Amino acid sequence: MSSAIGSMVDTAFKVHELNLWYGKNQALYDIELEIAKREVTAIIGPSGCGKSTFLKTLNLMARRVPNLRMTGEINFQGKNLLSEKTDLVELRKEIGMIFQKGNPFPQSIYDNVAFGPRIHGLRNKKELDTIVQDSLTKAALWDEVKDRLKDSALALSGGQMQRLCIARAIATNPEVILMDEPTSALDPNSTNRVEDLILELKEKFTIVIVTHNMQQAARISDRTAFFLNGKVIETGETDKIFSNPEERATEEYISGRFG
Ligand SMILES: Nc1ncnc2c1ncn2[C@@H]1O[C@H](COP(=O)(O)OP(=O)(O)OP(=O)(O)O)[C@@H](O)[C@H]1O
Repeated sequence: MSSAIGSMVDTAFKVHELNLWYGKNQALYDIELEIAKREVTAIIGPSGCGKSTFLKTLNLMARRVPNLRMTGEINFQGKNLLSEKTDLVELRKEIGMIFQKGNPFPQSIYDNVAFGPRIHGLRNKKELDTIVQDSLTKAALWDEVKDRLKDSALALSGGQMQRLCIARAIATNPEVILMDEPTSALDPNSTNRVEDLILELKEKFTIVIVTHNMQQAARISDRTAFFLNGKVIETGETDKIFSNPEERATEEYISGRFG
């Protein structure tokens, strides 16, 4: 199987022979994967197959877990993140992350979005105002919150919180946004809004999304990687994976026969 997902133009990540252990338990095996820039890549597979673990390797968040060990290469912006000393603050500026539940800080809407730029030293109020407005606009939230930017972010609805977290992630103008089941806690209406947003965001950002929702993967992703038992079983253009997969396990999973 080729590591390239279909005909790849420009890659954001090249992952090579990535293995990962939690203590003695191996969770990822010889992962070979290229992730295209400015596209949406969906990571699918049954519960426990290593999707979230893989996603968390891409921004080295996995390193926080005690007794975790990784070998191999994750090449990003010309560096192997696993072998070179990586400045995590800088890396997080380039790679934003969205989780299952919107998790805003207990601060105002404004301060949530301004958080990243401030960490990177921006103090100019006018510039911060512009970034906050721009990020909230790109996250399709500005109109709903523009009159209450000083209110607590915790007063927002679940769907609004998730869009706020997206605004917070894009405020540092990252290259990549990682999303771990970003709509699984949302109602259908909020899910649609976030999906529409993802399709808009891919014009500017590389998006990698873990999803259990196969219809979602089919609707919004350009490419899909199917994981099973810690291995990449098949990768390819989403249309092909969903209409004519090469591997039997992929076909069985997407047709709902397990998982
Ligand atoms: N912090 C951890 N410590 C030890 N083992 C872990 C840890 N996190 C995950 N694992 C194990 O690694 C394997 C992969 O888990 P992971 O959460 O990556 O799977 P997943 O495909 O994202 O699952 P789900 O769809 O249920 O979220 C599982 O066997 C899990 O028990």
